[in-house]
Amino acid sequence: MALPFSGYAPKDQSATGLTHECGVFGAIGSTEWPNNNSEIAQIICIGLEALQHRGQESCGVVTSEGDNDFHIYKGMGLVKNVFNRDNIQKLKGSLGIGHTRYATSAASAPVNCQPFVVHSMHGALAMAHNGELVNSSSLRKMVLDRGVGLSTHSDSEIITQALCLIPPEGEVNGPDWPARIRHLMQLAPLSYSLVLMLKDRIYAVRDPYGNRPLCLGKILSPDSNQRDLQPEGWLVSSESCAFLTITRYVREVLPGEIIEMTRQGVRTVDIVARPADKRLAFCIFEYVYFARPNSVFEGQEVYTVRSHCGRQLAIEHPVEADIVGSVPESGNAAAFGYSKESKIPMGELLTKNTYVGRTFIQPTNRLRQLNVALKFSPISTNVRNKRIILIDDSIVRGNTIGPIIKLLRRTGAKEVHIRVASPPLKYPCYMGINIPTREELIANDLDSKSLADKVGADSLEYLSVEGLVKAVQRNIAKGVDNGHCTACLTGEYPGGIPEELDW
Ligand SMILES: O=P(O)(O)OC[C@H]1O[C@H](OP(=O)(O)OP(=O)(O)O)[C@H](O)[C@@H]1O
Ligand SMILES: NC(=O)CC[C@H](N)C(=O)O
Ligand code: SF4
Ligand SMILES: [Mg+2]
Repeated sequence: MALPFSGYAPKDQSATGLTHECGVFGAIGSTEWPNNNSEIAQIICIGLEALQHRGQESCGVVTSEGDNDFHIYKGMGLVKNVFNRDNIQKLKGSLGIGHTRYATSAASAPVNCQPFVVHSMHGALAMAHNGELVNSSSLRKMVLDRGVGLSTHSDSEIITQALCLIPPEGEVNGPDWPARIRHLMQLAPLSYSLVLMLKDRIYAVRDPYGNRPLCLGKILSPDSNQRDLQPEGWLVSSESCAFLTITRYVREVLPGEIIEMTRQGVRTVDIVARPADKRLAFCIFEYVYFARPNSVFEGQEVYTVRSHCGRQLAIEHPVEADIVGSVPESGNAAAFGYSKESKIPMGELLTKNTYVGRTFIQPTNRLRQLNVALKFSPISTNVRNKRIILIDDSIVRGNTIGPIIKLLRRTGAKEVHIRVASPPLKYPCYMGINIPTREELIANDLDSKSLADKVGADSLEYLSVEGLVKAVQRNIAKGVDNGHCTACLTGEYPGGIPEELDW
């Protein structure tokens, strides 16, 4: 099966984990208009920093003062490196949108930085996208067939161009943006969470499968403690962790929902249905690994779900030991749950050096180990002479766990039992996550027993798919429609088998 637009960058053999998706953020003020200061841009930059874990390759902000002369600033790198007082001050306006990117389609290069801005016959349009279009090749062809030129290989640019198309039912009194968005949603089933900005409004859109997250927030007056006061503005964000102090979580954008945000407030314009035979497919890996632990999806905090995964893991795979610990950071909550359920005390086994990011050293085995040793240091008080249960949220290529076990053994661990708070990853994702090829996924090569032998663990066990789904669904209110994508674990793709979807 050919992957669209893959292979731009050489494979990073020293990589660990799943590479993240993107973060989108939008803000609109409801007080003074036009507002020619840069407070909205500052709120967006703070929001993007809180979403930085979702993408670190590039970022950008586009603002509007209520007209079609958008202010745009984008660049490669982290939010704190791209934005400074000078360039933020130029981003004046009463509304704006922002993006932080991890590339899935098209290279990680300045030309593909988002938000994308196009000038349609009805004014400027800015767009930021989290996700990946499963049928981007046929959509690209459709757009090109209409005589439109594209300037990048990005699937997100196709979205902006498709929005410039007049919908099939035509337009009578100027542009009908909701109809254009509906048309796009019919053309592109998944996956996307979008923020679109016109001169005086923002649209927040989530695909009908609800594959990628998106939620609404509001801006409160900093001087007021009264929560029911009229908000000073509205926000939209990939995750609720981006709402801080003067901003507050309101609710999730529903699967298929189109929300219009104006100076007057927010309203649902439409909810586009998915095909009757298809289930909701919110990405289960948001719970396992991607999202910040304090984010809220489907009415539950991610931390709680992760700790239930740990509890379930203890039920499915108990083992006698002296101490339970985690591979920081995203294994922490599951270790807490495992410890609670097993009644084996929890302790810090490894401390993580926060300043070590991705390293670009040669990926030989020796250097990979050095890399892990630089990232994690064992705490010998908790490790020496102990029978250890070490919890990680996921094993992807298997680059992390082996060198960590060696470190623990060298520090005097008596036994090391690995427990993984998600099932074996076996299939690629085509919905906005860069999962390595099947060959690179260690679970396709080795079962848990062989992997334990290879990495030098006394035992190694994964959470079952049923156990993960149970942990995710246990606190979702009864009667609330929900459904989760588990395609990378089961090979069951929410929109159908890949070939049907033009993959
Ligand atoms: O099997 P591998 O390919 O080595 O990848 C698995 C590891 O990668 C991720 O951690 P990462 O260090 O990326 O981030 P974290 O700090 O959020 O846990 C994940 O939590 C695992 O620990
Ligand atoms: N990770 C993402 O959500 C990426 C969005 C889009 N597909 C891009 O590559 O820019
Ligand atoms: S395939 Fe896996 S990573 Fe991709 S959307 Fe589905 S659950 Fe998420
Ligand atoms: Mg980790």
